[in-house]
Amino acid sequence: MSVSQQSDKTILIHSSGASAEVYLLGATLTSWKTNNKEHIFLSEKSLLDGSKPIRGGNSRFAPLTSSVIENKVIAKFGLDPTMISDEHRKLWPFNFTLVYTVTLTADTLETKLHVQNTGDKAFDFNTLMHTYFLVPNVATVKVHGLDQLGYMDKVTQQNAKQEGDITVGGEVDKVFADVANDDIQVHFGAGQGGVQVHLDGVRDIVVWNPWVDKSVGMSDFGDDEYHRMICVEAGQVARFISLASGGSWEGRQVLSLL
Ligand SMILES: O=P(O)(O)OC[C@H]1O[C@@H](O)[C@H](O)[C@@H](O)[C@@H]1O
Repeated sequence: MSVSQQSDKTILIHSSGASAEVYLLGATLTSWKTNNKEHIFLSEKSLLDGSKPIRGGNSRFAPLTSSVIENKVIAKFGLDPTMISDEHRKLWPFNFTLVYTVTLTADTLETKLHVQNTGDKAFDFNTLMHTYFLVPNVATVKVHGLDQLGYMDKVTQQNAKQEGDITVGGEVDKVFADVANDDIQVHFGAGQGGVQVHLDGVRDIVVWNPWVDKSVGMSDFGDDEYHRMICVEAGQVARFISLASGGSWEGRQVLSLL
């Protein structure tokens, strides 16, 4: 069990063989493997050199602490105002600390955000963990746990109600607010397993697949890669989280295999 630090990324290794990799750029999780099987989609066109966000944030986080406790491998990453550009400081002039904790066990991966308002002014923020799952074929994927819930359809710009599981046969960009379910399952297709997203402290879910035209329009995403991914993103985006001076907020997701 170990956490090793390279110049641009942190690697977590569990005694079971499970592993995870987090780039400091945006504290972006780029790999989660169990039994040598990858579960995170990373575009072959992703730029990992800092010239562009890795489809995530564009600030470089600092590695904070790492530890191995019982069956868990834990790495923490931090961001504060001294680490963001003057340009971004002007847009968002508040004092805060953000600690992102990645915890790997033999069969789960937890990502947790802790935000503290360290300034004297209140601020509002949104957050979304954009998890890109690697899937064998998006045509057979079913996202379960959102049936009968209302969502904002960003493709049609209309509010709609989900009927049954979500399937993908075109561009999908659905924003579900205040999901009561703590668990959303992504089934890959008959006999192909899947992944469960457990929510704690976050209530909104975005399901996204760019399909053909959007894929072609993204320079850091291959034209055909939409077949092999689906984003199921946990966070708080429908409403702002308000933090008074001295206040703090925590939200996490736990991924496990089905
Ligand atoms: O490119 P990113 O930052 O990973 O975002 C991808 C998608 O993420 C989703 O959350 C949005 O609803 C989409 O509109 C967006 O395109």
